[in-house]
Amino acid sequence: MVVSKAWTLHQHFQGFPKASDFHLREETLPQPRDGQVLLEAVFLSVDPYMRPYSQTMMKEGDVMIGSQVAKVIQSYNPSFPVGCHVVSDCGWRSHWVCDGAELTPVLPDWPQDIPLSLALGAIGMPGLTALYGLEEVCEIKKGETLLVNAAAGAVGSVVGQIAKIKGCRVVGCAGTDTKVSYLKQLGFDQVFNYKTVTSLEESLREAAPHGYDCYFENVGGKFSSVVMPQMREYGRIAVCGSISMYNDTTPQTGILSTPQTGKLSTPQTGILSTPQTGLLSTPQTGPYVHTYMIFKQLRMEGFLCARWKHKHQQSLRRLMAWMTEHITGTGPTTSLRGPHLVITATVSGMPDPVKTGTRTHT
Ligand SMILES: NC(=O)C1=CN([C@@H]2O[C@H](COP(=O)(O)OP(=O)(O)OC[C@H]3O[C@@H](n4cnc5c(N)ncnc54)[C@H](OP(=O)(O)O)[C@@H]3O)[C@@H](O)[C@H]2O)C=CC1
Ligand SMILES: CCCCC/C=C\CC(=O)/C=C/C=C/C=C/[C@@H](O)CCCC(=O)O
Repeated sequence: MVVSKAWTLHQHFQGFPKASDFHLREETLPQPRDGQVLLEAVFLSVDPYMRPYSQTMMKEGDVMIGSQVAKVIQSYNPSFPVGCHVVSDCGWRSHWVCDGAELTPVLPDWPQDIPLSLALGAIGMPGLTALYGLEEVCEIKKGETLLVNAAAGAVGSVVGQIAKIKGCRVVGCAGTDTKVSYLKQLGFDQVFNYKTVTSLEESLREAAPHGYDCYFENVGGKFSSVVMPQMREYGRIAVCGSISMYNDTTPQTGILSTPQTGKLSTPQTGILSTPQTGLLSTPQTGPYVHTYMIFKQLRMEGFLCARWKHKHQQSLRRLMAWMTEHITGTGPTTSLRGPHLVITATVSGMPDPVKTGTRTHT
């Protein structure tokens, strides 16, 4: 009999998650039956989607959602022999009993010198998200200029590197100088700290005076409003995430009516006016993107990585090939590197990265 440790959502998050929102409990697992396996967590991931998804998919007391790399330590399923590694969506738990239907084996022949934790990062869901956003949504082409925000994150760092591999010019924004240096090491062409620049608008313009063909959107909110005027004609925007909004307790956009007034609430500054055209020159409630979408003939598309599930295996192999080329030095100078990780020692430490805002695998 195995006793598993599991982190539950003690109470729904209000604003930024805090330690008291989580509760660590023990659960006694059943003996695995025919067709089942017993898993032991090796790496757990903390991802931004947990914040909004917990609100809609979870009730208080549920085990925190999430993926993990796990090792099979007992097996009654020949497809998953003892000692093999799998990716499981069983949440923040140390052990779990399940059947193979819910498991994805890590790529066969995973090289020894590539950390298995990357199956939750550059060679996992975040890497796939980067690849699909660039290829399927942006349809990015050689020679184009790409902007990506949250650029040092699990998704953003892979976005920039794949775009470099494809021969694009890459501009990235990040929130610390250390991240800025890291992104320069990865081969990004222009990087700046969006928290310390005097003007985001000017920094974006200096980084790409002719504008952006593609915008990989991870942040949302005001950032996005500032980028729109700098998109080039026929530009494409892949709306991957809006992390700046996930902890909001009141909406950032002013498009919600209040029951009291029935009118639009919290007016915003008019961000669509231009001195040249006078178009929409009065302050707006917004942001409104329509004018830019129409006159620049932009395409903006939200997406979820799972849409291309049928391509996951071949896409993971492509990501691994880029990664291996980097390790062996046989690939292009900008072949893929994994993002840096913060390591914690035990399952008991899981909420720490949520509190500190760092991404952690354990
Ligand atoms: N559509 C899909 O299928 C998927 C979407 N996503 C989305 O992709 C985005 C990136 O995810 P991922 O790379 O895993 O995240 P990470 O946890 O690796 O990185 C997140 C980074 O976002 C930045 N950030 C956090 N809060 C804010 C804020 N208020 N304003 C601006 N930047 C902020 C921080 O970097 P900094 O210090 O630079 O500000 C932070 O380190 C998220 O929006 C996520 O929801 C992820 C996976 C799948
Ligand atoms: C203002 C609210 C916006 C809500 C958008 C929320 C999140 C976007 C996002 O980050 C989505 C991520 C989805 C990740 C899903 C992961 C798991 O289901 C595993 C998927 C497995 C796979 O497809 O490979």
